[in-house]
Formats: sequence, structure tokens, C-alpha cells
Amino acid sequence: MAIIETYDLVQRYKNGKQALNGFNMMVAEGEIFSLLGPNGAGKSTLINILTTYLKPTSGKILIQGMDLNCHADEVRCIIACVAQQLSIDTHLSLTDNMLFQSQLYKIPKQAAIKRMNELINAFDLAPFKEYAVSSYSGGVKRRLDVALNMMSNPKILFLDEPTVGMDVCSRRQMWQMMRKIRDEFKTTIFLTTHYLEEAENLSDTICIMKEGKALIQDSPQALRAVIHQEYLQIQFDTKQTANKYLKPFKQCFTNQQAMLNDAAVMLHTQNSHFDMEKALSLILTQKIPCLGIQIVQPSLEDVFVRLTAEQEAGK
Ligand SMILES: Nc1ncnc2c1ncn2[C@@H]1O[C@H](COP(=O)(O)OP(=O)(O)OP(=O)(O)O)[C@@H](O)[C@H]1O
Repeated sequence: MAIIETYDLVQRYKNGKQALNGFNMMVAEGEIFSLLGPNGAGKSTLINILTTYLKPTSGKILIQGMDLNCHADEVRCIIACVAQQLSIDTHLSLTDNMLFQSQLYKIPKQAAIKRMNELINAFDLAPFKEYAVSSYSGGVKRRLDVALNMMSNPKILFLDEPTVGMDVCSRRQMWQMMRKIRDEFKTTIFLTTHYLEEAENLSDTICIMKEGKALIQDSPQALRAVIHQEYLQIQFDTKQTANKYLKPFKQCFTNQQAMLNDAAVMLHTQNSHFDMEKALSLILTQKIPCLGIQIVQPSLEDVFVRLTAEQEAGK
């Protein structure tokens, strides 16, 4: 079931810039939905509109079936938004921060304490209760910020680049937290990110947008399949050896693109099993000393680059 739907959304700023240009999207309830796009694509504009900070110029938005245009107050009660700037107060303790948040949502004290303890346990924040919030690392501050926003038990949690600038460990902890929010708290997550690896690892659905329009929306697996861009990777011990044997591959696969990628020869293929047999036969007959051969699926990065470049070329 859809929890967010947008129809022909347009946002024109006062300076004439059209940041959204007929944007259509559907987010399913209970999923992690990632919005990807190059700088200036309109991601922040969209998140500002969905979280009711900005009114669109035109178009329709339904959130849990409610038209945002006439039910903004009701929608605000079921969403929470973690912006890039932290909303925690570093002068308060971890628990005071969480209880303060509950007062903003007028949650009764007993219920707030119960909810707070549940979140502290779920997100492994208990060891930090003893310390001043100002002393927390950036990653823990951000986890606390997300926990604060879960106090109101939102149906949808918006996260604007939640792991920007984080080290690998903190990023993985944040991913674990997001999965828990989806799986245990049944909250739908809508996030923007510039990290393709993050979108690929976490998301049930990815939407790639550019110049105010959604180019495509699908599961990470389905997105990788759309560009039909498999490679055969023939691995050598060094770049020099790979370079030495590039020529026979180029001669054998005249219609396909053969290129070097570090210590490997990469062959673009439309029919990987047929070309695998052809490559193996070449390797055996010419005694090419490769270490291995494998079929490589396109990465999300390949998809992103291809789709955004195609749109640029006006295809
Ligand atoms: N308040 C504003 N007034 C005028 N133009 C704006 C305003 N806010 C954003 N824009 C323009 O609208 C377009 C979309 O901006 P937006 O910030 O939504 O993109 P974004 O995808 O979030 O980019 P980034 O990844 O760089 O944060 C850009 O060209 C931007 O310059």
C-alpha cells in the first residue's frame, strides 16, 4: 500500500528556478525508500515539500491517503524529519533531550519514559547515558538525533543525507538503526543520499531524479537490470600482463568494447554465456595466462551514470 504519492509536482522559486518539474513518485508503506540525484536535482526541495516546510507551486501529494494541501496538520502528526543539522541540545543529557522531545509532542510523562527506554535499548544508546552529550562522537550524536525523532512514533521518518561525513563504522551502525526502524518499529523511511553503496545496501526502492523529474523508480536489483550492461572480467596478475593480452581479445571480439581496468581486461557483452565460451576458447588456444574469468553485473553507479547522462543527451 502506498504511504506517499506525488502527482505532477512542480516547484518554481521566486527567482524563476523550476526545482521540480512534474515529479511523480510512489513510496510503499514499511519500506526504506532512497532518493538519489546529482547536485541541484531537487532532492531538498522535495523533502521540504513532503515535510510541509514548503508549499509546492502545483501538483498533488497524498500521505497515507491524506491530501497534503488540506491536511498538513494531520500529516505533521505522523511524520518526523531528521535534517542535516542536528536538533539535539548538547547542554542537556541524553534522557533530557528525549523527554524534551516528548513534551513537544505532548506525550504523557509515563508513556514518554517507556518509549524512551525502548528506544535507548533498541539503538544501543544505554552506555552513553553517563556521559555529557557534548562529548559524543559525530556518529553517536546523529543516532541520538534519530532516536529523538522516533519518540513520537512516526509513520514516516524522513532523513536528509543521514550518514554524510561519517566513518565506515558509524555508517554501518546507522544502517543497522534504519533497518531496525523499518523492521521492528514498522516506520517507513524516506532518505536522500549521495552514497550509491548506501542506497544499494539499504533500500527496498530507489528513485533516481534529475532536474526536478524522476528518471526511474524500482528495486536495486531491477535498476541494475535496466541497462543490460554485463561485462566479462578476465583477471591477470599485473596491469602490464593485462595490457599485453588486450590485443587478442580486441581481435576476437571485434564488435564489442574491450578495455583495460587495472589488471583485468573487461569485455562488454550482450550475451555473457556465449561470450564466456568464446573467451575461454581463446584463452585455451592462445595459452593466455589469466588468473580467472567471471561475469560482472552492472553496479548501481553504472546505472546512475548511464541514466543521468542519457537524460542530459535528451534521450
Ligand atoms: N530557495 C531557493 N530559491 C531559488 N532557487 C533555489 C532555492 N532552493 C533551491 N534552489 C534551486 O533549485 C534547484 C534544486 O535545488 P535542491 O537544493 O532542491 O537540490 P538538491 O538535489 O537537494 O541538491 P544537493 O544535492 O546539492 O543538495 C537548484 O538549482 C537550486 O539552486
